Amino acid sequence: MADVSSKKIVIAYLGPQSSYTHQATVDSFEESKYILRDELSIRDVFDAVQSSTATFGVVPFENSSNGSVLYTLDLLIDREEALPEIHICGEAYMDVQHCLLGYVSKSFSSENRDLQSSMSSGSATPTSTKPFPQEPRSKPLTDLRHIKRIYSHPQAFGQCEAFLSTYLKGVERHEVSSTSKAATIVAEDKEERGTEAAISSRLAADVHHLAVLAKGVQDVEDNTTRFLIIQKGSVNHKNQSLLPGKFQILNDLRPKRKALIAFSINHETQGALANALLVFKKHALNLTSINSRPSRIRPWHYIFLVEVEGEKEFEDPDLLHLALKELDTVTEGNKWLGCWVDRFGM
Ligand SMILES: O=C(O)C(=O)Cc1ccccc1
Repeated sequence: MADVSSKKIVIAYLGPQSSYTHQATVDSFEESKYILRDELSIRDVFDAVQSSTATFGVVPFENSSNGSVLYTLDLLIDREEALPEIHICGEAYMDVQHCLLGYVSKSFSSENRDLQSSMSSGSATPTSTKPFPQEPRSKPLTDLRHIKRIYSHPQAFGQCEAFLSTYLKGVERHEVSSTSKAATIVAEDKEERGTEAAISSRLAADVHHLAVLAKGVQDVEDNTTRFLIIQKGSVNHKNQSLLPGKFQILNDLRPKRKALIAFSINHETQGALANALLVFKKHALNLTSINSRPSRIRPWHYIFLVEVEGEKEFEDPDLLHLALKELDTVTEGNKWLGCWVDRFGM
């Protein structure tokens, strides 16, 4: 449990307010006990934690239908060594139902509500690369022909492909730092008023006084995003006691733990990647995902990020230490990025 002094504890999150990350932060940290502070970018959240202007940070990490958030992976890898003390100390899952937000077309009246059916056949156009495109799950609630530009976070665009390619095919897309930033831009851009739209949350529609032009526009019904909580220093750091009880790894009775480790290998050594992965097997650390990012030192050379699950292995620092020592012998370099309580399904 966070104590009374935790009133001063600052949690930095990817904002502005009403982003999905904000909602995950509110679900994780009671607003009466913590100061929740919005940041403009994922980088700003990491910087705030590294510079100790915030004790914890919350960032999007992975989506069940669209995969990893590359910005977050790159910041965790920290090629420039500007964020050396950042460690993951928790995770939170959130169901994400996207909406298309904007303004109802002035020409859309009760007489022409049937327009929607003529706007589109309601099915995505087959192409040679995608002969059987996915059908959109929902229909627009209003005419969308006035929309000339759509704003959102790249992750959200990736999660709404079927709807966008069916009902807003060819409309200019602008990637911005978050879904709530997208809603802010649409709400503020008076010049373009009416012709811009954002993929954002239902909450953002209320906060920014925008109309919901379509609901549930993501490709799959079960669309979950995983967020990471980051701190400065590793798991034994005093900060742990400042986390809400459900994230405290040392107190939590649930057996399952997760960890993330980054490593690089010598690409010229045959079997180098397989040898690195074998270390996890040998130490009973179940590999659950592997991501790779370009090293940016040599083209076609990569840094790998593996996520592992375990139980008793995480309670015995000697066992972990042994595994990491062995990893040293088969990798060019590796970095322990933290371990945390598995909160899937909680
Ligand atoms: O938090 C947000 O609003 C973001 O823009 C990141 C994001 C994007 C899509 C799904 C979940 C989080």
